[in-house]
Amino acid sequence: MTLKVAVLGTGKIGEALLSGMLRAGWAPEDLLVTARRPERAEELRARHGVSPVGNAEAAKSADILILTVKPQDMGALLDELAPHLPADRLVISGAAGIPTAFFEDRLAPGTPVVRVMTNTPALVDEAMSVISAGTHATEEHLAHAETIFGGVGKTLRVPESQQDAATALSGSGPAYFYFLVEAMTDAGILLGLPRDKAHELIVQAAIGAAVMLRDSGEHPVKLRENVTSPAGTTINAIRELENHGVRAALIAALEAARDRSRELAAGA
Ligand SMILES: NC(=O)C1=CN([C@@H]2O[C@H](COP(=O)(O)OP(=O)(O)OC[C@H]3O[C@@H](n4cnc5c(N)ncnc54)[C@H](OP(=O)(O)O)[C@@H]3O)[C@@H](O)[C@H]2O)C=CC1
Ligand SMILES: O=C(O)[C@@H]1CCC=N1
Repeated sequence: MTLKVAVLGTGKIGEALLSGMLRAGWAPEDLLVTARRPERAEELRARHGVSPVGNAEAAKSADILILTVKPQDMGALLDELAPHLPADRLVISGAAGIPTAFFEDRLAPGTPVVRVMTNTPALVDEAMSVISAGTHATEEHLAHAETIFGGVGKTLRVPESQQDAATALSGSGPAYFYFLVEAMTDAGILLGLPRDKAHELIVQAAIGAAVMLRDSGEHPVKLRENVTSPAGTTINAIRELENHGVRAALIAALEAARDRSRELAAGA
């Protein structure tokens, strides 16, 4: 029997996942979406050929519900769903910070909950999705989450205690790389390059470095040493990065993201 999957709160992440499921071969008639605004619901129908429904309808008809509203909106969504949701449905949360216990406390006793932290490269099937089981989630439930999120990239199981750290690394991770590209493109401007050329050079350097990190099997230190010639150009840049505390700044930045993920649980 084909499972029906509903994406509830289909914004940026929900739509990325939806489009990935369609690319992976899910039939539009097996996918339901919900949105808060009617114009958004119509946009999703027009773009993807899926059926927008209300949250209560999704709770009644879907076997798997993927909740992709903002953490701050999750409590209200669960209040809406709880009266309609049988305990045998799998609930997958895509929200930052919110623990599986938050869902278990608000849904029918025994409801299986899986927590997933994905990221926006789901749009190009290069997501990293980090998956943890709640109290009642079985191997079969985790496998369902892996099938869905595996369609848009890699998946990794972690204990739920590591989810806030994973959110800081891979959930938010793409933003750090975009920030670096933006800053290095500005450096290109300072060095006299036209912006479009500076952008192209840095983006290709990023892609080349990313593929080597993934495929060469070499440690990042070795890859960096291979670029860093004695008395050459690269070591001058590395000295400046160290002088400006970039390594410490990155450690502090990711720690702050981890802390914010913890706070989101308290604010939900
Ligand atoms: N953006 C990212 O890179 C990542 C985000 N996440 C997590 O994914 C979740 C979504 O983030 P993102 O996609 O960026 O946010 P968006 O705001 O783009 O998406 C959330 C959507 O939920 C809708 N919504 C809110 N309440 C309801 C409701 N009761 N019923 C139906 N729809 C509702 C919103 O409607 P409206 O348009 O009216 O506001 C919005 O379209 C968050 O929990 C975030 O922590 C996880 C990993 C990465
Ligand atoms: O910034 C955020 O809260 C979300 C979660 C991870 C990435 N974006």
